[in-house]
Amino acid sequence: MRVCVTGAAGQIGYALLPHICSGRTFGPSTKIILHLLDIPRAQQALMGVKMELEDCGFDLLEEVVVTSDANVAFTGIDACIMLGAFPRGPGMERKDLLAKNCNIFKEQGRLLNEVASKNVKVVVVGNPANTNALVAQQCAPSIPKENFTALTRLDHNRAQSQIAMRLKVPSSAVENCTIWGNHSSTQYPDVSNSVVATAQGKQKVGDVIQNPGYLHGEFIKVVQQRGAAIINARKLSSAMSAAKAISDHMHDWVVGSNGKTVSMAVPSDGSYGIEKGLIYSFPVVCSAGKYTIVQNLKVDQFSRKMMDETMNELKQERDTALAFLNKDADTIARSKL
Ligand SMILES: NC(=O)c1ccc[n+]([C@@H]2O[C@H](COP(=O)([O-])OP(=O)(O)OC[C@H]3O[C@@H](n4cnc5c(N)ncnc54)[C@H](O)[C@@H]3O)[C@@H](O)[C@H]2O)c1
Ligand SMILES: O=C(O)C[C@H](O)C(=O)O
Repeated sequence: MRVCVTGAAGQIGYALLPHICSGRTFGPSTKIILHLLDIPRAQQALMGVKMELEDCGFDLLEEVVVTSDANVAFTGIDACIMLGAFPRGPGMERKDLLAKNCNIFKEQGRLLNEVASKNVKVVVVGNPANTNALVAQQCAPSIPKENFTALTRLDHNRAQSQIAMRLKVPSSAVENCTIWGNHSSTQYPDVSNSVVATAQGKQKVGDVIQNPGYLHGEFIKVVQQRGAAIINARKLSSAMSAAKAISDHMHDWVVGSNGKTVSMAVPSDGSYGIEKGLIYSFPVVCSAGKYTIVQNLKVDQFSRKMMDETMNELKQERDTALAFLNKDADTIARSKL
């Protein structure tokens, strides 16, 4: 597999590459050719990363291409992990990055369209991830729309771990958490369909915790604000946990989720009344390289309100991003007059 990582010289890149090269991400027998892209001034650091990869001696790693040319980086790739963007700092919301990052995804979407494999699977991580994925998708009309996804698996893992820590069970004992909507502070972490493996068998999380005030209040806030809490503590955004989540996302999409429900931000097909086309996080199961949105989950009034609120934020982000794109198109058209 040819796997491109953009922004590979950054902090997530450094934490992610060992997952990819050790077989954790794409399976233990999939040989990997890495295409590492970063901007010109990061090339020296990227060469250092390449040297370290060589020193690791990963059996699955066949070749490492290091470049600042997106044309080279995207040629013939089967998977694209898009980290390359400005991260947010203290006091910023992820959508504050839209103006800065929209242009990167526009240009890179256009190039993916031209030179990547037509089956390339894309996960956008750079924030605001959902809307950046939409921008790249819109600029890559020859690649199937469903191949563009954004990362909400980190939020999913955070939600699962919060419940597990409260119940003093391993994280893997908690199943069917869902992140609905945007990778932002409006996201809706929902455990109304979650179960936990106990000595008595699988029980509903709501029955074991029996504290709706916590599940509708503090739990949701902690997950929504976890990224900001990490920035405040580290003065840098999450990287180790983001890398693990990216690996989980790609693993499940390519290799299969083994019947498990996981969260992925994918183009809405109108399921659950979510406006078609938005890159919205849904509960999905994956097999044979495809994801399917889980249908017929019960949505109560509380959930409906939360799901709509995060959808409305995504609609606003989309409109702002499309206005940027159209403004650019106008400027280009005017400059040709
Ligand atoms: N969706 C999520 O769950 C999630 C989680 C953590 C971080 N993030 C986001 O991921 C992104 C990367 O985070 P990081 O901590 O690795 O940041 P970082 O600043 O350490 O690394 C980003 C890298 O991208 C490079 N870059 C910038 N513009 C580029 C371009 N046009 N082409 C290629 N490379 C480019 C930079 O040179 C840098 O090396 C940020 O936007 C961050 O907010 C998302
Ligand atoms: O919060 C951020 O900006 C980084 C990342 O999106 C996260 O959720 O940790």
